[in-house]
Order: sequence, then structure tokens, then C-alpha cells
Amino acid sequence: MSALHEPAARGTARVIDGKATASRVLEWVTARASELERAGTRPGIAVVIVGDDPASKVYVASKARAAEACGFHSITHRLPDATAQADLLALVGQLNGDPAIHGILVQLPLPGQLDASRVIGAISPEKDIDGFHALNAGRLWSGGGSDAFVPCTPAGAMLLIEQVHGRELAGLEAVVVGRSNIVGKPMAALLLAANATVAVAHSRTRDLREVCRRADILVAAVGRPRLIEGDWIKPGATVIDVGINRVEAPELGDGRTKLVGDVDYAAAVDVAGAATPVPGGVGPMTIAMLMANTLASAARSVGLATPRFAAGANVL
Ligand SMILES: Nc1nc(=O)c2c([nH]1)NC[C@@H]1CN(c3ccc(C(=O)N[C@@H](CCC(=O)O)C(=O)O)cc3)C=[N+]21
Repeated sequence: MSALHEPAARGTARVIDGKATASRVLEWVTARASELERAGTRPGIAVVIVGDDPASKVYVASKARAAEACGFHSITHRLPDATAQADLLALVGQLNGDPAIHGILVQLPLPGQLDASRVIGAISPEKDIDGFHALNAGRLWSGGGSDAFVPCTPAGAMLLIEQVHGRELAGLEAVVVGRSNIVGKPMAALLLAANATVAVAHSRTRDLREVCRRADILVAAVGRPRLIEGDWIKPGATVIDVGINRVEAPELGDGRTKLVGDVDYAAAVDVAGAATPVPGGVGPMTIAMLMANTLASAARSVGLATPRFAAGANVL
């Protein structure tokens, strides 16, 4: 076999360090927040959690911790599991009108009696730091504009991709597995805006493995532990794992659990060119971008131009 026809050498993928990148974003946000505060505006964030799902509580606590570390004004509203829709909408309305609050986040998922899309729709688009409101989603798909809030997980994932490929993705094929409004769809919009050729695959896609194997950039966001195996990955590809799945870890004993992604990481590192770990990959970026969006909102509220946070441009 000639060298040209040999399979690409298998090796160890570059580990994309989301934790380190998130720290740099947070450092940047902290410095800008302190400038803004000296000019009279302290960024403020309100996080609303309904019920006591243990995973949600952990995430909400880490968001509050990050906000405090950035020097933000931060409040957490904890509502009982049985909260009525009208009461949650009333709280959102109150936060919409509170000039000390620039970013509102209602932690998802919500208990069954609550209609998440109505709640998201009630958040003022100017304070929608999650970027989930239909107005922000529409802005993203129609070319953004500097007022669009970009959903934090895809924005963070783009910053990680940028470390490998730069900001220009023309000529690269990207495959996003998963089509949620929170990750899959906005991720596709951002990759498209960076000129990648984008496919969105999902549970009903025929021959998912073959579709994934085409990807120079593979983004997994389906919430199925270790769905993506080594031979689903094109040698040398960049693999971004958005999945955060808690699974049993018999090897740790005592009925303990651990976090794994949607990608079989141990197999992926032998094939991929670069890959994000779980934990320590996309997760920390989500929180960092939430803070970046809150800062942007606070700056806009006093008419200051802010750098574009779509894909983290100008952040790093
Ligand atoms: N309105 C809303 N906005 C959200 O942004 C939102 C939400 N609802 N609901 C839940 C998901 C999940 N999410 C994560 C954020 C950080 C980590 C994170 O930092 N993960 C760490 C590990 C965390 C751990 O050890 O449990 C890591 O991957 O390294 C994970 C998940 C934000 N979410």
C-alpha cells in the first residue's frame, strides 16, 4: 500500500481544555465588569430555579458562584416544585422591570405543570441571556445583529472550535447530532455563519454512523451516554462533546456515579485530531458565556457598544 492510501496514523487527539478557556473568558468578563461598575453600572443577574432537582441545584449554584466571582450583583430565586404558571410569570415580569437586573435565567427543565416556552417568551428579549427567546433565535438565524443573545453552550463550543480551526470554517463539513432549540439548532446556525457546510442529524437520521464519519467537525448534543463510538469519527476530526450524562460507575464502588459525554472519549482520542473532555470541556464554557452575555446586556442597557459575543469574537 502506498503512503497515500494508508489510513491516517492513529494517535492521541489534542485535548481541548474548556476549563482553561472558560477561565480566560471569565477573567476578561471580570475586568470589563469592573470598568462598567466604575462607570456606574454593576452587571446584575437573576437565576430562577423551580423545584429541587439535584442536578439543577448544582448548576444554579455554580452560576451564582461564577457571577459573584465576576463581581456581578447576583440573586437566586428558589420557588417550590408546585409553583403555578401565573406566579412564575409574575416573578419574570418583576425581574423584567428591575433596573438592577440585566440578565434573567429560568433554569430548565421546569416541572410538568409549567409551560417552558411561555415562560421563556415572557422574559424580556433584552434580558434573555440564555438566548432562548424566539426573537433572539430569529435574530441568530437571520444574521444576528449586535443585539442578538447567542445561546451559551453553542457560543462556548464555537470558541473551542476556534482554537483548532480559527474563525473561518469555509470548506469544512460540520455535523451536529441533536436538534434541540437550546444546543443543536443554534449550534448549526453558528457553524453556518462561520461558513462551514452543516448537517443536522438526529435520532431518526438513517445511518447516523456514516453521516458522522463525514464530519471534519462533529458536535454531539443528544444526551445519550457514549453514543458516538470511535469508528463514527473521521480520522483527524475535531470532536465537540456537549453531552453531560450521569451514569453508574461500578469501578468506583459504593454505587457511585460519574459524568460521561455523548462520545466514547477513550475511543475518540485515538481517532480524532482534537476532542473536548467531559467534564472540563463544553460545560464550563456554558457558564462563562452566560456571564459574557450578562455583561453585554449591562453594557447595552447604558448604550455602550459591546464586542460581539457570537462565537466569542473579541473575547479571547
Ligand atoms: N435556562 C437554562 N440555561 C442553561 O444554561 C442550562 C439550563 N437552563 N438547564 C441545565 C443546563 C445544563 N447546563 C450546564 C452548565 C454548566 C455545566 C458544567 O459546568 N459542567 C461541568 C461539570 C459539572 C458537574 O461536575 O456536575 C463540566 O462539564 O465540566 C453543565 C451543564 C446549563 N443549562
